[in-house]
Amino acid sequence: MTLELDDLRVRTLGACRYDSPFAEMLASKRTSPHYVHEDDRVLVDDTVSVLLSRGVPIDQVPSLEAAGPRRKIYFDPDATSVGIVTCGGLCPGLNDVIRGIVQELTEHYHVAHIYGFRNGYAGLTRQHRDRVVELDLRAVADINNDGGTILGSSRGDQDPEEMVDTLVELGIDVLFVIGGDGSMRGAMKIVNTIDARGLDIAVIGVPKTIDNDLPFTDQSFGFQTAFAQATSFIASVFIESQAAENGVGIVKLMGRHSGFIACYAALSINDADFVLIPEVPFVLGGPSGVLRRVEDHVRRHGQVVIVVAEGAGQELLEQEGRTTDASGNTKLGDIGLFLKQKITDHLTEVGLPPTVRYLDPSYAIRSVAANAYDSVYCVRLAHAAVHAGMAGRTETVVVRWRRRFVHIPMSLITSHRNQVDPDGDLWMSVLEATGQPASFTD
Ligand SMILES: Nc1ncnc2c1ncn2[C@@H]1O[C@H](COP(=O)(O)OP(=O)(O)O)[C@@H](O)[C@H]1O
Ligand SMILES: O=P(O)(O)OC[C@H]1O[C@](O)(COP(=O)(O)O)[C@@H](O)[C@@H]1O
Ligand SMILES: [Mg+2]
Repeated sequence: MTLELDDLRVRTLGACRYDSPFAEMLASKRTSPHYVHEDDRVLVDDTVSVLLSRGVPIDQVPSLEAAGPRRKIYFDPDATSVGIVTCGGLCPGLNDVIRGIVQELTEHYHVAHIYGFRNGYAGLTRQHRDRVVELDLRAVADINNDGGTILGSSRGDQDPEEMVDTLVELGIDVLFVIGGDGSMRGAMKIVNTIDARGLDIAVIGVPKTIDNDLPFTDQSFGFQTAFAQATSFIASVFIESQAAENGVGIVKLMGRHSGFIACYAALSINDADFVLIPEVPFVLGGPSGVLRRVEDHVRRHGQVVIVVAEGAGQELLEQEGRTTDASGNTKLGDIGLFLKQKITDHLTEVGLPPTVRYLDPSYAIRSVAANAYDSVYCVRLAHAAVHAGMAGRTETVVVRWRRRFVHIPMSLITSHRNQVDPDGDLWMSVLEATGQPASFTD
């Protein structure tokens, strides 16, 4: 991707005039291997070859603004009101992010009001304005022990004019949007409306997706929890497949366009013989197709386990009548059930009538509470988001990139999708662990 330094600069509402509650603590800090000073920048690239290919001096290579507290801030905390909304599909850690934002704003910045909008962007519409809840320390005390989001979520388009009317009515200065690519597209429309009206409202995004398909972020929060949940389903079908004659275990995992959950879950338990993901097309028939490979495996080992991402092999399914959800996301065909049928038919035909165990854990992997690792990640993202908002950054998303917390312009997070690279290290590890061929072609 062609990236200029200017594409990576985030917007600021104006000069920071107020003292930050962190000013004293920051006074003694210097850039170190473990701390990036607020004036320093984090490199986008981390290989010599890519850096050299940029062909520009070191101070002009693509770099990102470091996240974290500033010595001076834009908003006067005493007079600042804040809104929080969670949108799109659930993801472990949503409550941790809400809690972290509320705690940081309350305990350190002492802002005037924190409002929570109910059920995603719908909660910002005129119709649902009365559902707004005020959030304080007590309201978020132990919400991190639960999955989901205390604010609720939703899909579906809302009118940005109406949503900005709500922000104005409540006197919101900073809106935190915790959501995925769709939410960030919605947030940019809110920003455009704010700009068109000449308002002084910051919009900060915290990227959310269990699919791990958002770019410029090492790994999205909740992803680790989600794939760890998925492993127990793979273990179940493995045990079932071992106990049956011609046992076939199939687990379908979420991953609309990216097979990260399938890859990580399969790698972590190492019981899968085949991993099928959207990024690596496959054919069913022919000597090198999936059916023949599965048959060979069953002949040799008496059983087989297949992990398939929901977005895999969509080109094999009937495309007609494809519909979209309320947010405009394409509804996928069921590759899991399709494979189950095709494998059953094929093995029966070749004289290996199978016992098939098919699991689609679906919501069971994303509705759980975050594990300890993700909780830490969430609270640190929440802190970074609060610092960015109070410093007047807007149209900005906080991410962790190459282990550093940084700011990126919102448009970049929707610029493309993070996908498993069929030529990359991760897919190589999957091929090594499963022993499956690099491709299933005719
Ligand atoms: N292009 C868009 N413009 C404005 N709002 C959008 C857009 N795409 C999605 N949204 C809104 O953002 C919210 C979340 O989007 P969705 O795609 O469901 O989840 P996610 O944010 O997890 O990708 C929904 O209310 C949806 O209508
Ligand atoms: O049934 P729902 O709620 O629409 O969600 C299904 C989709 O949500 C996801 O978990 C993530 O999607 P989002 O990141 O867009 O919320 C996908 O893997 C899955 O296809
Ligand atoms: Mg999405």
